[in-house]
Amino acid sequence: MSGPTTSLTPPADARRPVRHPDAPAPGELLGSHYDRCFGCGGEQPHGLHLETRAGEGVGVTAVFTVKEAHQGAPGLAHGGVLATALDETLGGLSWLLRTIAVTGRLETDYVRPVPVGTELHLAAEVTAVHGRKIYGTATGRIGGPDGPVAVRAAALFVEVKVDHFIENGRDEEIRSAMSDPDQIKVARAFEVNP
Ligand SMILES: CCCCCCCCCCCCCC(=O)SCCNC(=O)CCNC(=O)[C@H](O)C(C)(C)COP(=O)(O)OP(=O)(O)OC[C@H]1O[C@@H](n2cnc3c(N)ncnc32)[C@H](O)[C@@H]1OP(=O)(O)O
Repeated sequence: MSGPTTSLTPPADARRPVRHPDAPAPGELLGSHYDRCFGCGGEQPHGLHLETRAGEGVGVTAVFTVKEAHQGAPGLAHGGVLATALDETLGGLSWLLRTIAVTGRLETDYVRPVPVGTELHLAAEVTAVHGRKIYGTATGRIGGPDGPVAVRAAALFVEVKVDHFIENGRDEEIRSAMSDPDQIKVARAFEVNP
C-alpha cells in the first residue's frame, strides 16, 4: 500500500545513497562539528551534548541524555528539544556522504513522552539522494537501542556550499570556527565534496 506523496517522498528517479569511501568506520565517534553547536557542542552548558557515531551503510547512531534544562512539561522533555536531537542526528549523516547539507524540512512524530533523565537512543539513515536533496529518516528510542520508539522524523536536507555559512553566519563565529586547532573539526564544518 503506498502512502501519501509529500515533499519528503523521494522522486522515482532518486538514487540510492552511497557511503563515501573516506567515511568514518562503523562505531567511530564523529565528534562535534562545532564547539558551540546547541546539538553537539561541548561549550554549550545547556546544549544536548549529543554523541554521534558512524553506523553501517549510510547511517549513524547517537545518544542524548535528557537533562533538567531540556524540560517542557514538568519532568518531560520539550518537543522542540527532541526535534533538535533528531535534526542533529540527521545532520551527522552528511559526514558519511562527505557533503555539507542543511535541514530544509523536518517532520516529527511524538509517540511517547520522554522523561527527564532518559537516555534517548537515536538512529538515522539516508534513504535517497536526488540532485542536492538528501532524504533521511530518524528514530529515538527509550530503554535501550532496541526499546520502543518515542520520537521519529522524516527529513529533507539540501546540500550547500561553504558560502552558505560564510555569507549568512556572523563573522566572529565563522572566524572562531575556522581557527579551531582541531583541523578534523574544521574540515567537518567547512569541507565541501572533497
Ligand atoms: C560554522 C559552522 C558550520 C557547520 C557546518 C555543518 C552543518 C551541520 C549542521 C548540523 C545541524 C543540524 C542541521 C541544521 O539544523 S541546519 C540549520 C537549519 N536549516 C537552515 O537554516 C536552512 C535554511 N534554508 C536555506 O538556507 C534554504 O532554504 C536551503 C539551502 C535549504 C534551500 O535553498 P537553495 O536556494 O539553496 O535551494 P532551492 O530553494 O533551489 O532548493 C533546492 C531543492 O530543494 C527543495 N527544497 C528546498 N527547501 C525545501 C523544503 N523546505 N521542503 C521541500 N523541498 C525543499 C527545492 O524544492 C529544490 O528541489 P528541486 O527543484 O531541485 O527538485
